[in-house]
Amino acid sequence: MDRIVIRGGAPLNGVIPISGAKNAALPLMIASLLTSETLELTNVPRLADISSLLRIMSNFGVDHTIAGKRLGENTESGQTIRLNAGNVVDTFAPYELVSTMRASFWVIAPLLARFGEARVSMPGGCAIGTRPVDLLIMALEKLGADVEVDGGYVVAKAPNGLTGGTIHFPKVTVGGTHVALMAATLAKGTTIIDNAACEPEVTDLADCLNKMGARIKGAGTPHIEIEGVPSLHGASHPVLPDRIETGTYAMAVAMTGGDVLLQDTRADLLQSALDVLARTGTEVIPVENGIRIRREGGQIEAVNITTEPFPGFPTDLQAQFMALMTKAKGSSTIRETIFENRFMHVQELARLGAQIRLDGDCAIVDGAGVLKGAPVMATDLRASVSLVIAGLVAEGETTINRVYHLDRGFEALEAKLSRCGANIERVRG
Ligand SMILES: CC(=O)N[C@H]1[C@@H](OP(=O)(O)OP(=O)(O)OC[C@H]2O[C@@H](n3ccc(=O)[nH]c3=O)[C@H](O)[C@@H]2O)O[C@H](CO)[C@@H](O)[C@@H]1O
Ligand SMILES: C=C(OP(=O)(O)O)C(=O)O
Repeated sequence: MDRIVIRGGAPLNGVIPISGAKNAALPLMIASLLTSETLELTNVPRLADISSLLRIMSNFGVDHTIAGKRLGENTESGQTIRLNAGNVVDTFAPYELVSTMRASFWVIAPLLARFGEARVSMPGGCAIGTRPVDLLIMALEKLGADVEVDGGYVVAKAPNGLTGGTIHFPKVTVGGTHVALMAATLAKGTTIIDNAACEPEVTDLADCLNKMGARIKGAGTPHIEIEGVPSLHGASHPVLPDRIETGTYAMAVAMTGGDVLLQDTRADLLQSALDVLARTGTEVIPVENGIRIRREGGQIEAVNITTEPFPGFPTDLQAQFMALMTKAKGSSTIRETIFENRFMHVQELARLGAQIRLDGDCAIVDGAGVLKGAPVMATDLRASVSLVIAGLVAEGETTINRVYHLDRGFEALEAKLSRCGANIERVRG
């Protein structure tokens, strides 16, 4: 199995192009199931999760073409994927295909809305908590679906089509909001989603659905209204920049010191995380078409954070921020409120010498310690990249095993970092 080897100590200087967002591209690709016409998506990142979803879509009979150059061949990094669900032959999504990631479960919504039935395995994804799908099922039931869970599969039926209704989410759920949006676009009448997720990826999905002929108002706020339409048509849509990849490289630069332009991204997608970064003593300078991150000398200041739904500090940047805090002056408290088991990186950071204590939903990080390279391995995507950030400053060699997690969510990670001066390589095997 491949591994990433890092020799720590080099500052980062240069330009890092930010890819399209994995967590936007996945629901957008799934939305292609809502129409028999072609949906063209540009700026799609090259990631294992994208390939896994394409396999699931092909299994339904969705045709696709991929075009675009690889990072390094020219300045364009994104690929263009055209999906056509004009000849869907199956509405069954098997365990082997769905269990590798969370988002694949969301196919249940467009399949049900357009074909009146779907049988989809319970999802997989990062091992960061129990991650039930009860609220997604509730949303479909509110739109008139008959849903049963049988042998690890969710079987949903609406032979006469879905009907608009009011969906109140008792807690904010990104996946639940994606599912409710997609299902409601083809439901008869009006649907209200209350306490909807406000994440930029939800807004991106709603924007694309509106281009396809949907009638959605209020996306990006907790109150969304959808007027159902009988059918949707083809469209072309660019995937928004990856705010988690942006924040990850921003934290890497804060950690190593240096001066890096994060290109093709937007500060408003992660303002709360950038505000926190500024409080650590890192310069955050929004520029045209990107964000410049600079820290030349000086201490990293300790800052306390709490993860929250958007626009709060994202849970998907919690592990990376913890890595940064292992080198801060003083102690910082990191509270995780979204997932009950998202501290799996703590014991691996400890192998590198980090001093972190767990207390319920808080991790207390004592900074300013010396990190020393070691073999490490993580069980989820963002935890894996937190080990990369720590490895960039650890003395000696850090080897990160199980890199398939990184390949799920970070396009050309080694290329992007090594071009800015990091001593990082992938060892195949
Ligand atoms: C592919 C993708 O976009 N994944 C993101 C998505 O995951 P995902 O959509 O799975 O996360 P949710 O927002 O749904 O989960 C938020 C919380 O709600 C709970 N919950 C959710 C659904 C449900 O039916 N019942 C329930 O109790 C979850 O266990 C969790 O505690 O949003 C998360 C929160 O920003 C991110 O960390 C993930 O990277
Ligand atoms: C948790 C993540 O992904 P998934 O929801 O697919 O597990 C993530 O992108 O950080």
